[in-house]
Amino acid sequence: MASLDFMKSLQFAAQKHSKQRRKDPEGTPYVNHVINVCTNLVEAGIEDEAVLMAALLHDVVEDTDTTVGDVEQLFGTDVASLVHEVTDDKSLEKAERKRLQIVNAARSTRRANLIKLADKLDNLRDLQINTPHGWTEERREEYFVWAKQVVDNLRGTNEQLERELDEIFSQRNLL
Ligand SMILES: Nc1nc2c(ncn2[C@@H]2O[C@H](COP(=O)(O)OP(=O)(O)O)[C@@H](OP(=O)(O)OP(=O)(O)O)[C@H]2O)c(=O)[nH]1
Ligand SMILES: [Mn+2]
Repeated sequence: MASLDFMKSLQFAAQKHSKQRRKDPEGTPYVNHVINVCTNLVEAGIEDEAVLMAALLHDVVEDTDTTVGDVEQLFGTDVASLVHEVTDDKSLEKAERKRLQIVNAARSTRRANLIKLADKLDNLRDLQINTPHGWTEERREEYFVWAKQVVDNLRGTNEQLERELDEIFSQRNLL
């Protein structure tokens, strides 16, 4: 059964992302993405509740007014440090952020890496179907190539997630 802590993290993510939409043509509510990331982890057999809660909260610091301190107060240090690990520093240039994701993939904790794999899996599944609003075909192609570099540094984390990602990469002739 879902715990109250788990439901509170879903409720918090839904509130914080309530005015945000994905960049797909339908403008899917942003919260659908974080639910998909969490579902990817459950499907891969992950039962670690802090990891599942951090998956639901993985974009609240990066993309809303929430701080890591807020997450810590509400959900504790374990969840907050996982969210911190999967949060890009938005004060950096985009190219630097992209480079750091590749570098940091190799040195973050296994639990944070699970969330990173599940996040990439959802974004790539989406990119297989849609070109996000405002993206060129080239930018879409580049995302697959960059995501493969990130995922290559996350290998050995979870067989099922990596297998599903590899199916996508092989369809794109990147394997
Ligand atoms: N595929 C896809 N992505 C969308 C969509 N709407 C929003 N995004 C978000 O866009 C980000 C990927 O686009 P980028 O060009 O790398 O980043 P940007 O948003 O900062 O410009 C992802 O952020 P992220 O979750 O932080 O992931 P990542 O950048 O760490 O991979 C993804 O969640 C959509 O409809 N499809
Ligand atoms: Mn995400």
